[in-house]
Amino acid sequence: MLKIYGVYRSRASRPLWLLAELDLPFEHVPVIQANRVAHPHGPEAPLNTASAAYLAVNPLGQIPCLEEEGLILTESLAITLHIARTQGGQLGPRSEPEDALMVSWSLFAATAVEPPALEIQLIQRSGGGTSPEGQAAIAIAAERLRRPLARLERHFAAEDYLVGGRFTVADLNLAETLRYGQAHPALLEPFPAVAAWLDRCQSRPAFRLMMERRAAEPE
Ligand SMILES: N[C@@H](CCC(=O)N[C@@H](CS)C(=O)NCC(=O)O)C(=O)O
Repeated sequence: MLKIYGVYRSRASRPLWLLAELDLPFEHVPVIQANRVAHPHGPEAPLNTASAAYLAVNPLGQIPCLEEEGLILTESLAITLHIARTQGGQLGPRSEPEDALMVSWSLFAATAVEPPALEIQLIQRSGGGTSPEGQAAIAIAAERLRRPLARLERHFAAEDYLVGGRFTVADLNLAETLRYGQAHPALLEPFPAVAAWLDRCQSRPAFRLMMERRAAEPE
């Protein structure tokens, strides 16, 4: 059976959201980030990214990780693309061009969107958003997102979703990277079509279920 390693409060949210969309059976191993554990090597420590048992599965020591019939796959977006291709139904590609577009949008999410969006979330989480330095750093990250968001705004002014006129793994991958940027509510104000698309994605029952399970985990 397909196995996913990683707590909901991590990039494992991406495959876990997709699996909820598809209602697929899987085994969940809630490996937690070592930096969230007081003594990651202590005898009482939960299974974490520095545990020898986890490093034997993923020597990189990061979550998420998928294990399926001898295949070990890391990189959250590669995991979701793999699940979508093999068991994704309408959420996966229906043709080679669709597959190419889903990979392209996922790489766009990982390279153009995730780094500045994550920067915003990290600053806000550390409480830095109220200091002048923090606000300046957020403004720089928001500026780095301006061109990718403008590109998306043009797309969503004409289309409801990224590929094939339907919600797919490409939307899920992009939505979960852009979610970090929502820590700065003004970010999407100049991009109403992007905001409406993100709302469509986040209104889905499977997203809400994933977020409920995430909220149920200790902070
Ligand atoms: N590019 C990777 C990043 C994975 C990653 O950084 N995971 C974090 C949690 S979201 C992690 O494992 N941190 C704990 C650690 O590095 O020990 C992906 O998308 O899967």
